[in-house]
Amino acid sequence: MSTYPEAAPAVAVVPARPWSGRDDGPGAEHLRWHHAVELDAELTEPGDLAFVGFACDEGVRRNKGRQGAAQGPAALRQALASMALPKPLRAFDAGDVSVDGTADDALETGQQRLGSAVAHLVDRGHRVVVLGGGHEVAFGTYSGLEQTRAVRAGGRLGVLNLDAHFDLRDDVRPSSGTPFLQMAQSEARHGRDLNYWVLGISQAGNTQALFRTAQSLGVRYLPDTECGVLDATRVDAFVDAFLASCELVHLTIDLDVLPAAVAPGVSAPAAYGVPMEVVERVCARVARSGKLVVVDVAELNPEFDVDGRTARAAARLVHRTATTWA
Ligand SMILES: N=CN[C@@H](CCC(=O)O)C(=O)O
Ligand SMILES: [Mn+2]
Ligand SMILES: [Mn+2]
Repeated sequence: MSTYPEAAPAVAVVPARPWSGRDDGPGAEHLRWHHAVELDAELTEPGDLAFVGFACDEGVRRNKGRQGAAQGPAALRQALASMALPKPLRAFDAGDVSVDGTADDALETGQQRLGSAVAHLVDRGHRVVVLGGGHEVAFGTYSGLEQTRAVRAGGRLGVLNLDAHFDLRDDVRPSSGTPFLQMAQSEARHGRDLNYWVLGISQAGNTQALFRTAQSLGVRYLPDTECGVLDATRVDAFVDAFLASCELVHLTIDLDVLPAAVAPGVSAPAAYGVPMEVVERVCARVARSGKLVVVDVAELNPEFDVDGRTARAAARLVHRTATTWA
């Protein structure tokens, strides 16, 4: 028997805990999310939603941001649990991939582990919702999508990022600032271009070097100044052009796309931001398209939240996407 204590694993899969929340009684008329979530996959079927969390701070730490996003999945579940459902649905909670950032390659291992979970859930027929974690979650999600039957069969993938930032940093180590460059590099290895669109780009939040990288990769984007409530026609046209460009959609929501008043609990709060009604409208339009395969929500940091505001905004976007998902 070893006399040494076992090293804590760098990446652990933490089983989901039962969801709980306000209960007004039995029946469809009183339904809330916590009634709809199962912890046993066998009680759910293809077509049902599936949640998987990515409890990870390491990407934000490497990107010199404010840490705390590892608590995001728990805060998002809690905010969603008591939201009322307009009609019955069922969801499976697969638990969290939890990353211990003190190990050297924990982030990379965690992204791979998340990818395996996403691929398994998508191939089982679930509509998958990934709860981040810093925006490095998006590369984990994408790594899973790459392995799915639909993508391997040649389905054209499109990535729509709702974000103030391009996250195309050319850093030595992967972080929350690099996921879309990593995707582009992965696509290039397969002889393909990444089909990457961003809505909500802040000029002040991205250097000219990042704009140049975006241009060289053919990234399509709408600046935050063109995503106001009076810009619905322009925003809809952008989203429709994106949807026409692909068959399978990875929607990724960085909560710092929202104004700081709505989403203070992120690493880099937005002074300007895209209004909640515009972001929600985009989520619903994408969800209705019939092309959405997976959505991830990134950067929720409960440590910097104000009265659960950011968690509620994130939950509302998940709620709207999930209840509109065709
Ligand atoms: N995921 C975050 N990405 C941003 C953060 C910017 C900031 O911290 O100000 C980025 O790297 O550009
Ligand atoms: Mn961002
Ligand atoms: Mn981001």
